[in-house]
Amino acid sequence: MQNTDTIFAQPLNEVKDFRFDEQVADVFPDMISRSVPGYQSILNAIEFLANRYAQPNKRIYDLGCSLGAASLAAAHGAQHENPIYAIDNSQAMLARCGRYIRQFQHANNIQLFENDITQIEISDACMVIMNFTLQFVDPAKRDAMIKTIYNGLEPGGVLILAEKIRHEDPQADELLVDLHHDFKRQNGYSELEISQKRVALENVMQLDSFETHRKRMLNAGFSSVALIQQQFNFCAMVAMK
Ligand SMILES: C[S@@+](CC[C@H](N)C(=O)[O-])C[C@H]1O[C@@H](n2cnc3c(N)ncnc32)[C@H](O)[C@@H]1O
Ligand SMILES: O=C(O)C(=O)C[C@]1(C(=O)O)C=C[C@@H](O)C=C1
Repeated sequence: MQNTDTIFAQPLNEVKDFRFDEQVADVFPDMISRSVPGYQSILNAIEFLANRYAQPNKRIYDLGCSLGAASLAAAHGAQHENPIYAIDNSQAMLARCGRYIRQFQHANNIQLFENDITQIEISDACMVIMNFTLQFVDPAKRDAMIKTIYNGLEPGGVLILAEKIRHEDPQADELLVDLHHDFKRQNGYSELEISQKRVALENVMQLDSFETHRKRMLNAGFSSVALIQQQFNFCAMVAMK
């Protein structure tokens, strides 16, 4: 059964910085599906892309795997029983991820690692997935993170990067943010929940624009970047080596 996210439903004396702790991990499927427009269709796209880009005997990495939804999508799409390295630094998430993925076919291909993704080595990869994770990485470490991914990919490999973005034009940004809040309201979040979560995320989730992401990936060496989906201020990109 899926637990409902009520983390920000009551007035808090002090809104602490958002963390992927037990409380968040317990409600995560409900939280992410009610908070991220287009989340399910990005998972579908990951399945299609795995089908297209998984190369025999090459690895798939899922960086910031949470409960393993993107790993499972990749496992379903990939044709070659590719090893999938699912990595997260939240112990609370990984413990639940292990229990959750076991229920599905192809879960045997998925190995879990508790690590800081800015510290890992990447090699022999045909596909790297960052599904709403780079936004939580210190901005000063993002260039190096993308370069590490590029270096670890085989020729013909891809990075799938989904992110909440900011628009460079303030008027356009305001519209995208407002539409996202409409989406949250429609999914049952109150004004209090929306505003307290916004405060909680302020220091821990620093957003880049699409242009910044694109330039960063091209500077790292990727030959081409495609925007495959955007709904309000949430988008998915594919960078090709
Ligand atoms: C929004 S969630 C990702 C959702 C998930 N990819 C999915 O498709 O359902 C972000 C995840 O990134 C993890 N994370 C954030 N920074 C990290 C880091 N430096 N190293 C490893 N994991 C990190 C968090 O613990 C959290 O589980
Ligand atoms: O921007 C928001 O309000 C969000 O809730 C977004 C977001 C995300 O993009 O990862 C933030 C934290 C949770 O992991 C789920 C969704």
